[in-house]
Amino acid sequence: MLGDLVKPHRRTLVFAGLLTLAGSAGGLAMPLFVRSVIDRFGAGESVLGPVLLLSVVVLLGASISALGQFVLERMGEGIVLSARVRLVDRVLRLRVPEVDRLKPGDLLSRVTSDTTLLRTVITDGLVGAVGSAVLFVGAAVLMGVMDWVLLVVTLGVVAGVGGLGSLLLPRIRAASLRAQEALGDMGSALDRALQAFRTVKASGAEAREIAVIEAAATKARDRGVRSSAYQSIAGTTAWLSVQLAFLVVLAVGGARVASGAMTIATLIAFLLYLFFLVAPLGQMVQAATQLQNGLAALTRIREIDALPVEPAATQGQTTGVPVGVVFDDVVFRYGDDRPTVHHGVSFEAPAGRLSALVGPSGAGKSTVFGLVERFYEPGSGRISVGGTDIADWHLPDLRAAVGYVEQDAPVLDGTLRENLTFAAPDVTEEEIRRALARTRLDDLVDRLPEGLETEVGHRGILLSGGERQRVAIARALLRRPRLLLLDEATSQLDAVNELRLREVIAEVARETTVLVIAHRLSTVTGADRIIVMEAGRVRASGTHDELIAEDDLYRELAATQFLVNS
Ligand SMILES: Nc1ncnc2c1ncn2[C@@H]1O[C@H](COP(=O)(O)OP(=O)(O)OP(=O)(O)O)[C@@H](O)[C@H]1O
Repeated sequence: MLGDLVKPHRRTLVFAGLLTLAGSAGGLAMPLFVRSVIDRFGAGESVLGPVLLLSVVVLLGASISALGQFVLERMGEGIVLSARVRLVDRVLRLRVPEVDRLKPGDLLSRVTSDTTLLRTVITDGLVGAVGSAVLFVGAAVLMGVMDWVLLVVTLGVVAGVGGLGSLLLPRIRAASLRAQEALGDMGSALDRALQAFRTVKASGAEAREIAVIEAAATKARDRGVRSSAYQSIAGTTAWLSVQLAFLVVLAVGGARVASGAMTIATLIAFLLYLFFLVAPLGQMVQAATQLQNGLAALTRIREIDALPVEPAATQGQTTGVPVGVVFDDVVFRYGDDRPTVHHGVSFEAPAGRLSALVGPSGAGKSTVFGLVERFYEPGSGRISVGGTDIADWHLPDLRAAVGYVEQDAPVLDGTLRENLTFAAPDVTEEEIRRALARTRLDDLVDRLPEGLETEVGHRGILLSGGERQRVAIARALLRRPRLLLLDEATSQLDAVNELRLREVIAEVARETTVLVIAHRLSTVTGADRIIVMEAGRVRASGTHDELIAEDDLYRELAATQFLVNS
């Protein structure tokens, strides 16, 4: 995948490599000039010319190197941008079960922290690797031209020590991967505490949550330290190999000078080149270790890349007549290691009517909605919407036809207008006005200082529970759904809000099919059909009066909610 990311930029890479090569030429020429200066000294000639020339060459070389560096860094930023864009695109198209499993905090850390690590790797690692490889090869070639025997000796020593150091690379990668995983855990822990911020405070659990996050952070530190330890050992081997090579070259070269196989000026120039190798070699080791970190980050990014995603969704309003839903012997569980939630659920919510799902908590009512929206796939049985199996619907069309009002947090951070037009950005002012009137929100908008442009706060916190719910209904309605799924909030609404909700549901049911999960029977006693669920099965269905007469559980629910005398 690193290859995939770099591939579109290979021309830039070659261009930057050439610039670096040209830039390094100045530096590389220095020992040769030194040799000629020493030779001139020996011959008693003036050295002013070579020194001036050298100054110009070095200055020019430095400018070209800087340009090459910039080109590479810019390419690195470009690569990181495409990695981020691609990752975000994947994350938002993931299927619901994957996101249930992965935890938002960990996903967040992959998009932010792992791509940032990738950036360091590409800008430092790749940039360093290209520059230093050019310098290294250049120096080696010139050394070979001067004295190939000494070059072989040098490379032998460097390769021997470097080879030992490279044994550490897999350990660096493993340690880095674990450090990034710990960061992901820290993200998840922080996310958990922030999601339930009020509960954390009300429970006086701040210290405990801080301790959990701190533990994850400490783990990340420990693993980071371990990776650093390996990295510093690997870094030292580069330095050590050059020192050793220096001693060996001094001994072998000294012998060759003594035997007349080379001049002393050449030996000095050669030794200078040797020190030229220190910087690129160190940088190459640094790049190799960085690359291990980058590969760890890539592993985590690639995990997301490998997950299945959904087809691109469509936005905007739908057209078409109201459609009904039929569940036929649906069996479902949330995962292979989870208990069965639906044990053969069958019911029908007829088109154009108001139907309600009622039953004790945990009966599997909200799961029905998750299945209709195809957030999850049933194990067996058939679900059809508008007479067509939902598996045969094009998923974006299905989602466009079905309006869904979630139970929790159905409002997003942003203005009221953004929330209303979230699913259908092109609606007209007139349509917004009508939707507000139908959801009894027109008073609210009139009261708000900035009307539709008022910010509703994180999760719509500046609105009351009833208002949030009606905003969510208005949003769903603006898309003109052919079927509206409404998961009524469990929180107790006050009498005024409850009455409004009842009016709104009755009004919406006049224009489309409505299936509502009701926690308060009072909101649905007038429904055309009430479906009573218990422990993953449908035990009865009918009108309020029929169920009062026939179903014990319904009668009990009604009795506890003071709707009839038991
Ligand atoms: N995303 C999920 N992953 C795993 N299990 C889940 C998930 N959502 C719900 N469940 C489990 O499925 C069962 C049925 O949940 P569901 O939300 O459908 O019930 P419900 O009838 O809507 O309850 P309530 O009235 O309390 O909202 C519960 O035992 C719940 O723990």
